[in-house]
Amino acid sequence: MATKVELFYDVLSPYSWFAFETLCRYRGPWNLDLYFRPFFLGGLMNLAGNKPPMTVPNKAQYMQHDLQRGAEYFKVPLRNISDPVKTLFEKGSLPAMRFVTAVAKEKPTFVEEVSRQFWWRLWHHDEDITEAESFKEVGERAGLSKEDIQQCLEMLKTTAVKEKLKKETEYAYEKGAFGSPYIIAHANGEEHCFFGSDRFPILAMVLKKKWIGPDPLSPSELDGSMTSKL
Ligand SMILES: N[C@@H](CCC(=O)N[C@@H](CS)C(=O)NCC(=O)O)C(=O)O
Repeated sequence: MATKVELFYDVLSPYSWFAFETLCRYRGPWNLDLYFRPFFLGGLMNLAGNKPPMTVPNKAQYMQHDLQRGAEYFKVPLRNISDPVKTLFEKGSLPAMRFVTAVAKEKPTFVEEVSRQFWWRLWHHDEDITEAESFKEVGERAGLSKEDIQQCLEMLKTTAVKEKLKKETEYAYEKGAFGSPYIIAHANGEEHCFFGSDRFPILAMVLKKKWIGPDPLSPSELDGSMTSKL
């Protein structure tokens, strides 16, 4: 039987990109029933009384290096952005996450690729993710039709979409989330919650699966599990 795993994420979060791609790669090998649950990290931070790591100078400096190491390790094409203050704090991700939420309502099979394209746009190309034109490009790259993109653009201003994103964020908070990514794995009749992209060996232990590094189809000798079966 497939294992239900829920991934709560915001595309503003670079660590969430690592977790997202890793879970997508393990979907087959671990027989995961993977649920994408887009939420709004800014709202979650407020609910949880947390603050973004980038606001702590030493953490911000650490992250600059850690994200580059993470990109190499996870084989995710993430690059540091040129103006983090403007991009992460002034512009933020609310409209983008509303767009993802609209896609989740209207064209749920496209949520995965739309989310990925937002990460590519922000965390590889260092491009805007707040304007309607940006959403159009993301939608096109993800394979949505022009009509669907237009519908999602109209929907992102509706109360239904705003409320849905708010509810998802509140739900994540109620489940103990305080940052992104947040993973809930359903196994042995329990919910197992994880924060971060660095918990996969422990998730594997809980699921009684084999962790062979971030890319199970092409494991590295350095992951130490070359001879093991999944
Ligand atoms: N150690 C985690 C860090 C993840 C992380 O820092 N996520 C940020 C968003 S990019 C966050 O929500 N942080 C909240 C916190 O650190 O309390 C990992 O490697 O994935």
